[in-house]
Amino acid sequence: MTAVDVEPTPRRDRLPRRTLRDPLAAGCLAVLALVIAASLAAPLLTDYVPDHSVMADTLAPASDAHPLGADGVGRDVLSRLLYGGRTSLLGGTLAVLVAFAVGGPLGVISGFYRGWFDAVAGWIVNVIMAVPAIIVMLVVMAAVSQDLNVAMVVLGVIMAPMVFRLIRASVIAVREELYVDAARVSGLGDGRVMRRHVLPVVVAPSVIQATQVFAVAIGIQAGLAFLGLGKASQASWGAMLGDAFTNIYNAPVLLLWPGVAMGLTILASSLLGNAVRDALGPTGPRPVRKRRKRVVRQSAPAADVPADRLLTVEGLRVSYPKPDGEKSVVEGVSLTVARGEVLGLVGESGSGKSQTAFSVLGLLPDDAEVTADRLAFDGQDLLGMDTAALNRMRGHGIGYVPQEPMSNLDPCFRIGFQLVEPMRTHLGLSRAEARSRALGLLERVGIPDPERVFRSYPHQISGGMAQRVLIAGAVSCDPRLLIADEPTTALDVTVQAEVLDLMRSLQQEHAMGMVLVTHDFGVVADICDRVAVMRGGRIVETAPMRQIFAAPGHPYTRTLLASTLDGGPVRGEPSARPGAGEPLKGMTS
Ligand SMILES: Nc1ncnc2c1ncn2[C@@H]1O[C@H](COP(=O)(O)OP(=O)(O)OP(=O)(O)O)[C@@H](O)[C@H]1O
Repeated sequence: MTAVDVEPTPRRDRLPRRTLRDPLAAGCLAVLALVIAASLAAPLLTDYVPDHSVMADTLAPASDAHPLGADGVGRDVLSRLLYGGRTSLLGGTLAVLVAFAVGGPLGVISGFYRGWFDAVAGWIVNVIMAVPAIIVMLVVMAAVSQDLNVAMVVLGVIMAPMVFRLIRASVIAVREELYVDAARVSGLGDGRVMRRHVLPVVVAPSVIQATQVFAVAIGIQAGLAFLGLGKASQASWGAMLGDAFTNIYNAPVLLLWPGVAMGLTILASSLLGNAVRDALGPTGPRPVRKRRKRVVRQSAPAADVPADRLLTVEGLRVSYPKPDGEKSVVEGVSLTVARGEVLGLVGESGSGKSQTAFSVLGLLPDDAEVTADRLAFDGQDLLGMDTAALNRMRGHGIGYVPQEPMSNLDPCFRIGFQLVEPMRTHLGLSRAEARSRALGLLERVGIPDPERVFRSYPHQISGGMAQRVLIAGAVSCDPRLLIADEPTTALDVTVQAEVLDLMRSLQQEHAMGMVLVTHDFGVVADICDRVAVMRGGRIVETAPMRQIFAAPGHPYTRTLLASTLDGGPVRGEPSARPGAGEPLKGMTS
């Protein structure tokens, strides 16, 4: 990789600071703060009790005694406005809390785990949404309690499905991101993946949704009170509007105060939600990469294997259920990797290379049906492993270098954080130790200014540099096997050669076994000891690298080789590799 300048790392403003920079948002917050402060300070601002009625003051105009006048039954308007604010704010808050307490956890669990829980939760949510909200609240107020706060709790439950759907969709979208897969590959458990990568993404839409629920709840509560529901002693803006409406011809000004208070509060809350959205930038749904549902796994227990054997795959089959039957994508693949050996998995696009590699990593979509006669890593049966054991093994036992460096780094976190966390989990290092090891690794993979890259966010580094970061991460926990899925495909040609050199030297330094997925025979010549050629989900030929080039046995291998050689010079120089002898027949390098 050529030296690439890294932009200076700007400080990332936190959301509140970014929001406050918007004058509209600051104005909305000021209005809401004023309404809240006035409601809380009601006993200090007025001597009247809001439901105290003096018949002599009926429809009294504004005066020193009644700064905003008195209503149709002689109650002080200012005191009712201030205490009514308490009712509205409390009602809105209750609805938000209940909606998020019910819909939030359900949405997170449904989106993250899917499966039966998602199906059941989705069904319940659909039932709740089918029920007419206003009828339910009228029934509750008539039959259960006249308290408006109880109605707001019920409203919270009724609005929970909206929260559920929003959060579930956000979780599903982020869960399908490659960097979440990368976090799992690095061995992080579900709890950590959720806390570090999923929940931060959910916070932003939740804040926006909360402001909307709050505004809607205040409006609905006022509607109920306007209809005359609620306790007579409970001052509310809706009840004030109802009273003003009956006296609209005698004292129309009575409509003004509750109308202004309600309008300002609802408007400020809604606009604040918009401002938060703007502060966050575009919040459209992220593309969903793949759907996960069900994994069926079977494997015979690991039997005796040669001492230097690292990976054994025998009779691996992967298929996906389809409406018109089953789609088989890997059909009886068998391969082995010895300690320190590099196996190239070569084949045209769609031949099943990645599916084979992902089977070893336990990263196939959940609807994949995986069976194998044997799938063992260093004596351990991979298919029999539970998720926790799989998490421990990934990262520590097996490292993974993906195809697309950028999408495998979480854009929300600095590079350093993403490197340090797996080392702390797997190697039990302190923060300082993990940091110094990460800086050493960044230097080792050829990054010119490790300190700066450590502090950078993924968008501040180049693709080649991101791939080096991922390689550093993949070897950071001393894996015995590295699985690299087309690690150079997304990089430009000059960077490709450097990244391959780096991988080869790291592989030799750490004496790692490696499965290198590629469609490029140039890459094979560069780095592999043996090659397995795949076509249509099967391995058609496995042979030492030199033999594949010198005397390809299968017609498909010959066709692939011919297309590589026709397409341009092969980058590698097999004769320079240890053990290489005479020049290869037909090779142009
Ligand atoms: N979730 C899925 N559901 C159904 N079929 C799938 C799924 N994922 C992959 N496949 C199919 O499996 C086959 C093998 O895909 P795989 O990604 O392993 O190919 P590959 O050899 O790695 O190719 P490439 O180099 O293009 O990634 C392809 O036909 C692909 O369409």
